[in-house]
Amino acid sequence: MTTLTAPATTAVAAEARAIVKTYGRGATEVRALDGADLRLPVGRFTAVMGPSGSGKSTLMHALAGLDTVDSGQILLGGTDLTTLDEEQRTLLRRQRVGFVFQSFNLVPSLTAAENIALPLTLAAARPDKAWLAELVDVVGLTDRLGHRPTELSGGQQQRVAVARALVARPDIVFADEPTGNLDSRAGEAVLGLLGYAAHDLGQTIVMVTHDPGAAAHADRVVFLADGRIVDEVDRPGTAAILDRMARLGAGKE
Ligand SMILES: Nc1ncnc2c1ncn2[C@@H]1O[C@H](COP(=O)(O)OP(=O)(O)OP(=O)(O)O)[C@@H](O)[C@H]1O
Repeated sequence: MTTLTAPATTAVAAEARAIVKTYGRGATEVRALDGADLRLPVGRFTAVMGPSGSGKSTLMHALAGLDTVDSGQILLGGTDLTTLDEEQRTLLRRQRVGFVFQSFNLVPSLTAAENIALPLTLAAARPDKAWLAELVDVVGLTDRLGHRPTELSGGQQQRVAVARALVARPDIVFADEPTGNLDSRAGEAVLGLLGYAAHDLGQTIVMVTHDPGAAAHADRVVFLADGRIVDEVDRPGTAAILDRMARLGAGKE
């Protein structure tokens, strides 16, 4: 059997242990996660792929503390999320998790600069000005800081969202189809930033994607099928990803 876990010496940012999540009851019950195990090492960029309905969103929501599970453990920076109530999970999420969504999810009335700083504003934390300036520079938005989201292209909006996700230096950043609404050039820029965040800033990144080309930017791709991690590959090319997806039956979709 292949080992699906990182070496024991690697620091782990988040971990799912045998998590089970069902929706509905009786005849309509769906087992979205069926004993999923996943370790996310610190400073790595992991992509999660799998056929539609395999449990990718459910797994990400569980790891991020957005949703509860029926059984198993979810560790985020050493804290077991399954022991926390909703309020405690919300607090932990605010302190330790960053999100990037397919639809950008910026606040329309705020400028790019205000959107980037929002996690700090919400936490009443004082911004580290040097860090803010570095982030703005990295995402290439120095001359767009006063613009509102409607005055920015999709690619620029998503770069604001990436900066916002990183600003509070969370334990982990979850990106849900971050390139799904972008053309390939803007998508490449966002993927480059996520890679930079992992490799140069030491940030842990998890990205759900349907796009093998996007997944090929990751250090590791894990494959879900029927609510479990069934395969993984390090630094794969697009062809290797397509091959593994085809083996999972995703090619039939
Ligand atoms: N709120 C819900 N109520 C009932 N069933 C749900 C709910 N959310 C998800 N499911 C079911 O759980 C399973 C896993 O769904 P999930 O959204 O995690 O899959 P996914 O791999 O992210 O799919 P996709 O790639 O299509 O977004 C699916 O069978 C789905 O229909």
